[in-house]
Amino acid sequence: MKPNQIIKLDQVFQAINAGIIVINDQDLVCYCNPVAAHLIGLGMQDILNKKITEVIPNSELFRVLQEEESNADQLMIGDRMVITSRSPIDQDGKMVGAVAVFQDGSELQRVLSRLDNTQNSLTGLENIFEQAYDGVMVVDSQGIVTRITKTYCRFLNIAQEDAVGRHCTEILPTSRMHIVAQTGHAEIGEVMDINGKEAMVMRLPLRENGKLIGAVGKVMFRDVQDLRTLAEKLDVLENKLKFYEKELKHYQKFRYTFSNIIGKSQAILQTKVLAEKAALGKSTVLLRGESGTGKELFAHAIHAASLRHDQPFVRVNCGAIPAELLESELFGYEEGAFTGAKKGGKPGKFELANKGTIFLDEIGDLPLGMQAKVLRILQEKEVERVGSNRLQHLDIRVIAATHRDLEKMMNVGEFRRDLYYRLNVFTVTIPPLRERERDVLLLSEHLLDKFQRELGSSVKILDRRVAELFQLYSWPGNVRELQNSLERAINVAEGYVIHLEDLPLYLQDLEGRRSTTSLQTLTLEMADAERRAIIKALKTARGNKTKAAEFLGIHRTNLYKKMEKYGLEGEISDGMV
Ligand SMILES: Nc1ncnc2c1ncn2[C@@H]1O[C@H](COP(=O)(O)OP(=O)(O)OP(=O)(O)O)[C@@H](O)[C@H]1O
Repeated sequence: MKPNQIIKLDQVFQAINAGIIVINDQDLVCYCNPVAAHLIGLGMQDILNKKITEVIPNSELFRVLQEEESNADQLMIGDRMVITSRSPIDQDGKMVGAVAVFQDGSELQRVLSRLDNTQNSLTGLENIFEQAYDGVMVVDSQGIVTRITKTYCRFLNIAQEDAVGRHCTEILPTSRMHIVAQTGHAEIGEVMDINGKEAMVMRLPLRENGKLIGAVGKVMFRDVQDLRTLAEKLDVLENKLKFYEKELKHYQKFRYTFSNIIGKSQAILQTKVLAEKAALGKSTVLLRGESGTGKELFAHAIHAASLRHDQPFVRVNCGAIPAELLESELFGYEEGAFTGAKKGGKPGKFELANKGTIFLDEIGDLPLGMQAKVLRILQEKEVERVGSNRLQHLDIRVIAATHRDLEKMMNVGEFRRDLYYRLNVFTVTIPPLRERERDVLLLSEHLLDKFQRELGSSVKILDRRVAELFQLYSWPGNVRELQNSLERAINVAEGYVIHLEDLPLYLQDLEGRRSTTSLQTLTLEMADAERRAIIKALKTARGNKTKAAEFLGIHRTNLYKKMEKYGLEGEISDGMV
């Protein structure tokens, strides 16, 4: 070899993108190009004239020299994988050295590992495809089956190897997979006949880079009956849900309207007119009146006649909830707010009443601490659940009620002045029953009817003495007391009529005392006589009041007054008189 020729060859070796290393017959490196030095990771001075095993400890190059045979291999140099090809150098039949050409294999290694991953995913997908509980079939754009699950094959009664490669209609005449593969229009939830059974299927077109390449079909329900059963179950659940929703609405809805408030006395009629006015406005309403006068009834009726009537009506009995629970009942709480807090938290009554009406019954029983919190909500119109820092805006109307003397409570510091003024905007005071004398019999009649419907009682009317006693009694417990007395009486009464003996003992005693008090007896006897005379006159005059007044020798307006007093208006033929 001429020197200038060596230089040229060396230039080639320098330029080549592969490592080249040459050893002589002493195993010493006599040539190494820059790529090889870079892959080995040493400088030229540490490579040239060094034993090859010092440079690359696991080199096999000297073996090629000994065995005089070429080979190719993968080799680790440091942490790098290289692919090497080794050959002995023969000069005139004598081995003078060996050359190794090697290339960085890490890129190749990365490609191989990606291939490996792809292979694994493919195997995984194939397994999933095979394990699919329902039948799945894939066709190409011509409708030729390329894949089909074993389950589907069993369902179609065909061997998997017989199915693949055939046109879908050959294995299932009703198949439309080839059509979907052509049109590209998915068909979902179609019922098809598969071997005499109705199954529900879906067929989806397959696209690659926007081009249709086939279709995949899946049996959703092998038997439409399965679907029907499922639909029936869903139906039952939906009905249940509707029922509970209705119940909830009913619970949150008003139960009474103004027409449920019985009474024709001036006092109650005026109160109703005032309450109807309150209903049409937006202001807070404060219902006052003795216990049992019908405050709750009025609260329902006001909500029912208001613009919010189709929104919730939520009642809170401020006196019945233990103080320690009041806060979470009124404002709700977040999950984990305290030990025992329900999962998911719980909305408070204010939140439940949003957009509707909240009825704060027995507001006078609200503890002082809570009064401040309730006041804040009424002022800010925002509520924050216990354990939360999120404020919720509220749009609520407030109706409050109490039988207590709030002014007196305020003066002794039991009721907050600011809350009092916030509530006392539109006050409706419900008169006690003793001021509605003529309503007692009307209410009794109404309540007896109600009991007859609810309890199936046969009792219908009051004995004359009972009716008299009812009209004269002061009813400190108001309508509730009347209601309770009648309920007790119908349980005791044996026939159609309620007698004195059927009344609670305290009322019987009262009647006993009344009969022995001569002055009272005289008044009552006179009233009784007057009442009877009026009834007789009205009957004789066949209801004509002018004539009846003439018979009695009194003025017509006087007759009206007396009829109102004895509750005879419109009830002259009623069993009660
Ligand atoms: N005018 C009325 N017509 C028909 N029923 C009435 C009337 N007033 C009261 N009632 C009945 O009397 C009972 C007591 O009424 P309600 O509970 O509304 O009274 P309240 O004033 O809210 O009592 P409390 O202050 O003790 O809570 C209820 O069963 C109610 O339906």
